[in-house]
Amino acid sequence: MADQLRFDGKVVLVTGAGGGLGREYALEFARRGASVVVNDLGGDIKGGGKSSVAADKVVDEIRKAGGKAVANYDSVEDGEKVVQTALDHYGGIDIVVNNAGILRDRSFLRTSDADWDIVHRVHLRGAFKVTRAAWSHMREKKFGRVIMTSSDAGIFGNRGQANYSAAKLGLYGFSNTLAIEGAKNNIYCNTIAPTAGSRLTKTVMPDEVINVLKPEYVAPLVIYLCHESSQENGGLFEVGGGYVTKLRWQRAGGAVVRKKGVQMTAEQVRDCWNDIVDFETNPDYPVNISTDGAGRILSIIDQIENPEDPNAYPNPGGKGPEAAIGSKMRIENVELSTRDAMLYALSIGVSTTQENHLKFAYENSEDFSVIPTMSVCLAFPVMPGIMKSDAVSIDYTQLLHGEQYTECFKPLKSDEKYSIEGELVDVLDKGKGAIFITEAKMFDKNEELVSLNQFTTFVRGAGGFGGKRDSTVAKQPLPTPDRQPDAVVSEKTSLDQAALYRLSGDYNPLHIDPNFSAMGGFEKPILHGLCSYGFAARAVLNKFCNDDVAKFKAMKVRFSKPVLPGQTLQTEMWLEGDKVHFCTKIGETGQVCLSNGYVILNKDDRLAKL
Ligand SMILES: CCCCCCC[C@@H](O)CC(=O)SCCNC(=O)CCNC(=O)[C@H](O)C(C)(C)COP(=O)(O)OP(=O)(O)OC[C@H]1O[C@@H](n2cnc3c(N)ncnc32)[C@H](O)[C@@H]1OP(=O)(O)O
Repeated sequence: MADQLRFDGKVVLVTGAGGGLGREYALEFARRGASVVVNDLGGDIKGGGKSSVAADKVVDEIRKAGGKAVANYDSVEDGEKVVQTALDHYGGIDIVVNNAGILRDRSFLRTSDADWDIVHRVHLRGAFKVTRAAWSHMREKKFGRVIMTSSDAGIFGNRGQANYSAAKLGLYGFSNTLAIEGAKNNIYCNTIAPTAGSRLTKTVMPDEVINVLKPEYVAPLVIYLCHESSQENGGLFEVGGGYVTKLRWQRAGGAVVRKKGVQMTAEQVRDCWNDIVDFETNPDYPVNISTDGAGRILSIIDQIENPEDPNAYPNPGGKGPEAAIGSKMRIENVELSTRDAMLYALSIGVSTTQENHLKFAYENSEDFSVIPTMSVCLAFPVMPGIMKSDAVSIDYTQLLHGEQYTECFKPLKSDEKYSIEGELVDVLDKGKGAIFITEAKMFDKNEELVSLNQFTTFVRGAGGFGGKRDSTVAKQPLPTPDRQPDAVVSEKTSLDQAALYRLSGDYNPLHIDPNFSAMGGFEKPILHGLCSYGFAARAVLNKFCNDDVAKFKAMKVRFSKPVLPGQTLQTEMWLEGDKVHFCTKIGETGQVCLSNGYVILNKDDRLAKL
């Protein structure tokens, strides 16, 4: 068959494959060219006993038909050993079908701790152990397909199966998160709730029903979901007897019970009950924790607090993230200590190995100066403040610094207090991402403007809300000249550069916590955009301002590629009129990490003399 879904070269692990559904999956994958690990502990359906017979029989069957298979007899609770069999025999693992399971059906009152625990251990913990052992191998290959086996008993509940229902719906929750975490690496995870005749269902279904619920009516769905051509991810499917259907959540229109300034009571909940359970008037189909979960609640809170807003709930669907444009916050008494100024200087590469270091790193230096881009650190806290408020909901693992603009109106002075006024000035929809532009003005104690910063934040995956693509308020980066640079500065960052820079105020775990950066799709924590920004600012200051901070008027750049701590930043600069155009490359890879940058030099004598 020309268009057959083939699995040649793929390694498939099916747990509980000694009979029933698992056996059928194993046979079908092998028929389609896969190398199959047939895992079965050979126990009874209650989790007792152990034998190699069941798995061996299936392996024989596959091999006799010309297929490739190997047996594994470990419990799924020993997930590493199960996966090791795939690695030892076939050198990798591409697909995991979590199918193994047992039953300990009892009425709830008679369910013992042991009944509860063993069912959870085999279904939920077993799937966790096996999938975790396979995960890093799939990530490396940037391919993986995982199936979780849930059950109608979990989705709807079933008498006598409290332990089993809880574990089975747990697998769906587990799959939902794996679907999110795996997507970047082309690892897709789906959940099936099969109805089929098997050792487990034989105990609860009559023979005539079992006979028409053949495993071969379930396997085709599993085969399709596991094929590289399938883009389905995070789905939940009922399948049985030849019928396949996808399930989703539906949420009732609900009711805003609370009113601004009034205590919320149980009686109000009672009085709103018909709306709370009304699926007819204004239902929706939530899929995403940020936009449909916490984000929606935040938008409703906004409506409660601002009842005059024309986009009032219950029509939050009409309200995109643009609704937050204009959100403001002000922070008073932000101190710029001399110590912080020196720490900032060190964190953007000032070093005692440089001639000019005393000016920025020694408080007793007669021309002690604060590097002008340090205003980004003082202004930074308004950004999360504003982006958290109102209708904006953000998946922080997907957030990257996109661009930065800094304009200086007066040189920064240490041991001074400033106030910062932030405003969300624009939100853009770039399809694959959303962009939030925050402006932060910094004032001194006389309320005179000292600096203006424009932070552009790119949130991957948050686009597609139907917003505008371009901004009229954003400062635009400018192309660099097409000629040899007038100056080049190359500096190697330290392996601890991000660990150091974060002490200047951006504590985003993306830059230090490997678990967090992995969730963002990075192999290691990446360097702060604003740290590279500081390196580039220093390069221009040094080459074109003679390290005189008063000559530095404004700077703009786009962060176009992530930088890893330890990499070299090579800044190429071109002087054109009052502008120094620049771009920064990663020395080790040649990739441009800061693109279309420029610094405007100050020709204003008034500022230079301040
Ligand atoms: C609430 C707390 C707030 C805290 C904020 C800051 C916290 C910090 O701790 C975070 C950081 O420092 S992260 C480190 C620094 N930043 C980076 O490393 C990002 C590097 N850039 C990228 O990876 C890609 O540009 C990427 C991934 C951003 C985009 O690349 P692609 O997805 O390939 O996009 P592409 O197809 O090239 O373009 C799509 C549209 O988006 C515009 N665009 C691209 N890069 C942009 C960027 N960096 N900034 C702004 N816009 C950008 C493109 O122009 C395009 O738009 P259009 O089609 O309309 O022209």
